[in-house]
Order: sequence, then C-alpha cells, then structure tokens
Amino acid sequence: MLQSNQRIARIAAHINPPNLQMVEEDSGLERVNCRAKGASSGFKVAILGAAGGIGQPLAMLMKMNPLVSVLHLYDVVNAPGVTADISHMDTSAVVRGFLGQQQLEDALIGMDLVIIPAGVPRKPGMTRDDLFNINAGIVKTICEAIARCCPKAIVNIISNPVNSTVPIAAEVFKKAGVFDPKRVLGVTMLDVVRANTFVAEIMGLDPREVDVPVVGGHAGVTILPLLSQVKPSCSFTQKEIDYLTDRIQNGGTEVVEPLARILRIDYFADPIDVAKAGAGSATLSMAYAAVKFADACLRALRGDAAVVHCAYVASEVTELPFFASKVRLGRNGVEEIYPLGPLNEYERAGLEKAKKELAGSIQKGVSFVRK
Ligand SMILES: NC(=O)C1=CN([C@@H]2O[C@H](COP(=O)(O)OP(=O)(O)OC[C@H]3O[C@@H](n4cnc5c(N)ncnc54)[C@H](O)[C@@H]3O)[C@@H](O)[C@H]2O)C=CC1
Ligand SMILES: O=C([O-])CC(=O)C(=O)O
Repeated sequence: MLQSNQRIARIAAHINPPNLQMVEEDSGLERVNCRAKGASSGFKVAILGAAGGIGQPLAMLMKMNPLVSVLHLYDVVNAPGVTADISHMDTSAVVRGFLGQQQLEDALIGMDLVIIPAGVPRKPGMTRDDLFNINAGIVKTICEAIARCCPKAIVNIISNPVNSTVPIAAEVFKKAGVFDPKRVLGVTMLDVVRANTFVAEIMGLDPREVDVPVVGGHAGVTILPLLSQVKPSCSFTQKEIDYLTDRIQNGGTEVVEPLARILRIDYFADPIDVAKAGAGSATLSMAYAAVKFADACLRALRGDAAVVHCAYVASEVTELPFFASKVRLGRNGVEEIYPLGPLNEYERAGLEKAKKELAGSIQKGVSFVRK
C-alpha cells in the first residue's frame, strides 16, 4: 500500500515528466507511465498544441484510440491540467504532459506520429494567410525539434495556413538533412468531411457513404471539390455545383464569421448564431477530422492495405511542389499519390485558380525558411 505522499507524488509524476525521475529515486516507485495494461503494443503519438480548441478534443479522441499506446500532450500553456483530465479516462493509452519549450524535445523523443494543431486561429475578417506571421515561426520551431528528436515520425500538420506551413516543414527538414516527403502531410481532411456532409445533405444520402475527393490546398479557391467524381455517383444541377463548391471552399469561414452565410443558412433564425464571431475557428469538427486522418495513418503504419485519403503533400501531380490529392498511406507514410482523374470544364477552371494562389503560398513558406 502506498503512503499518501507517495500517491501524491505519483500523480505529479504522471502529469509532469521532469518530476518523474525524482519520484522514482525518492520512493523507489516504478515508472507509473508504463503501468497500463495493453500499453506495450501500439503507437506513440504526440499532439503539439494539445491545450487548444482543437488540441483538447483531439487529445480526448486519441486517448480513445486503441492503436495508441502512449500519448504525449505538449503545449506552451495548460498542458498539465489537460493531461491530468485526459489521463483519468479508462482507456489503455498512457498519457504524459509536457509544458513549455524546454520540454518540447522530451515530448517528441520516440514518437511514431506527431500531430500539430499549435498556433493561432482566425478571427472574423482574417484570411488563413493572415495567420502566417505568427504560425510560420511556431511550425518552424516545432519542426526543428522533430528533425532532432523523431525524424522518422509521420507528421500531420493542422496549423494554418496549411498551404504554407507544410512547405515550411519540408524546408526545415531539408535543412536538417532529414526530409522524407512521404512523412509530411498537411491535414485537409476537414474539407473532405465538410464536402461529404454537404453533398449528403442535398442528395438525401448517409454522409458516411459519401466520398468527395477535395484536391488543391486548404484555403478559399485552393479547396477544389471534384464533384464529378463523387461516390456514389451523383448528378448535380449547375446551381447545386455552385452552391456546394462555394460552401465547401468557405466552410471554415462559415464557422468564423457572423453573417458570412446569412443568405444560405436556414437552420438558425438569427444569423449571429451562425458563427463563433471572434471566439475562434472550427475546433470540434477539426478534431474529428484530425482523428479520422491520424487513425488512417496509424492503421497504415500497422500495415493495413488500401488506406486512401486526401492530404496536402509534396507532389508531382501538378507542376507545383505541393498539392492535395488522394494518397495511399502505408508503413512509410505516403506510398502512392493518385492522379486527379478526369476533370470537367468547371473543375479545370477551378484548378487553374487554385494553382495560381497555391504557388504564392508555397513560395512564401519556402522563402520564410530560406531567408
Ligand atoms: N487544417 C485545418 O483544416 C484546420 C486548421 N486549423 C488551425 O489550427 C490551429 C489551431 O487552432 P485552435 O486549436 O482553434 O487554436 P487555439 O488557440 O484554441 O489553440 C492553439 C494552441 O496552440 C498553442 N500554442 C501556441 N504556440 C505554441 C507553440 N509554440 N508550441 C506549442 N503550442 C503552442 C496555444 O497555447 C493553444 O493551446 C490554427 O492555426 C487554426 O487556423 C483550424 C481548423 C481547421
Ligand atoms: O477557417 C479557419 O480558419 C480554420 C480552418 O482552416 C477551417 O475551418 O477549415
């Protein structure tokens, strides 16, 4: 039976790893973090930005994933509290918290998958690119640490502007001599999740049975839904195509901005209710999408066949160095990038617009690291 002070120390150690060694030395306790049954097999996953609007529900959902054996939660604020909270869930993954930059490397050592939702979100009136000045530096610092501590990890980048943060990550890894284009993935899953939902809504289908490829990037016109390739095969009127394309491209803004979609949304009488209006951007649907994507990465790491999703990756599908399209995931990350398939005239025009904007965003990210 443990003494009261030992029990308290155990809790502290669980939440704050630097105390762990001290506790082991002082009390002779075994590493509490290794005690959970079922924790020996499975993957080690780190969430960076784990105390944020996306990070918290993402951490909760990853703690529920049976493929995860160890879950590291890192943030520059509030990581201990979130870790304590999540660690009480009676699922097998062992949770450890890491607070502040001095613990970033500890958070990363040995990780198989690193998920990055660290950074500031949009407020009304902002584009994702307006986040560049703050988030570019955050992603750069984090990726420098990944290059040192777990260069073989699969990296899922959520922080916006994804169109630039993925090129930033790639440049950092190149500089460190560890860039593997198969392992760096921009998370565009929320665009697919939204597209599936909106198509299902107007076609009267079950969203779980709908699959809309969304290619290009993750901002405005760079988000290009290929409605001609929807499964199950659907035939849309031009009005429906215009509505769906616009809504999928501006799904993020629908959450951020009051009044943004006043003319189209009919489920609230008061348009003010339609957005977070300064309280941030999508967090819950994003956590859902991030977990869907992370789970796919883990299943692929395990060796499952035919794990195919859209993601923004280093690519030769177009003349641009990065592009989102369907990729097959495997034990090494991106094993195969699929071509875009036949596009109709509307989609070809959309592709040209997307590429024009993407080229600038990619260059901006690359220059940020090379400067
Ligand atoms: N890829 C996508 O589809 C989506 C991306 N996002 C983006 O995700 C990011 C996070 O959004 P939210 O969670 O809503 O923001 P948030 O502000 O609620 O949370 C961000 C977290 O990052 C932490 N953070 C800040 N600097 C950090 C650093 N240097 N290292 C580690 N953590 C740090 C903050 O302390 C905070 O806990 C934003 O950039 C947002 O635009 C949001 C929705 C969808
Ligand atoms: O719109 C934003 O700023 C957040 C985001 O990327 C999304 O919800 O798709």
